[in-house]
Amino acid sequence: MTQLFGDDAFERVPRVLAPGATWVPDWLDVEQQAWIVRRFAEWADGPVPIRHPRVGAHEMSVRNVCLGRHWRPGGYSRVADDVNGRAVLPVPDWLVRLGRRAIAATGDAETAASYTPDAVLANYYDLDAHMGMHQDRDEPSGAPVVSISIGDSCTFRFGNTAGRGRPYEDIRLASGDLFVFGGPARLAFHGVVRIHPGTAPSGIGLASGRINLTLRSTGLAP
Ligand SMILES: O=C(O)CCC(=O)C(=O)O
Ligand SMILES: [Fe+2]
Repeated sequence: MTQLFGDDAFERVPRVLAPGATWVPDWLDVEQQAWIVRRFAEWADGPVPIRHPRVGAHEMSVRNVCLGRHWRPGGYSRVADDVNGRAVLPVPDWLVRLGRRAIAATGDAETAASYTPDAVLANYYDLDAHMGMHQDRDEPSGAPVVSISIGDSCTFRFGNTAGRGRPYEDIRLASGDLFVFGGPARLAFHGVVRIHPGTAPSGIGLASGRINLTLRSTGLAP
């Protein structure tokens, strides 16, 4: 519930949480969010359908579908040999442009100009899903990761580069928010603690749950 003088009114302004880690609330408008919801539904259909990635015998609670390169915990592959052996859809030009605009929004015009994500991980969290503290370290390049949130808000935990524990900060990532981790924050541990039901804005076409896109410029050979 939004209150006139609630904490949200003061917290939802662009902020650098740590050098290299920038949060830009309300970066995308409702129309742009609705566009992403519709595209996500297409991606989820395949050629490599959305699935719960597995870590050994453990199935992650989040559902994931990829663009550009297929990802599974531990690395990328050209084809989804853990699903159906097919290649994923390419990264569309509009997402490359969005990635550049995202980096530019953090004030780094030089990195923005050449930023070319070659992998996008598109995640769907139902109300019970979460993601444990981890580093995004399957990409040899040091290029920033661009994260876009759509739908129900979540408690996002942003930690440090040394380990899963404290110090960390919990922030509320809401629909349309941008988060970028690059530079000294590129290997910071982070995770999604919980999803907050019923918090998505109306008009985006997502009744329940949360979509998160992470754009990555992997530095892997084409
Ligand atoms: O859902 C999020 O906000 C973070 C997702 C994430 O950390 C990942 O896909 O590696
Ligand atoms: Fe991550």
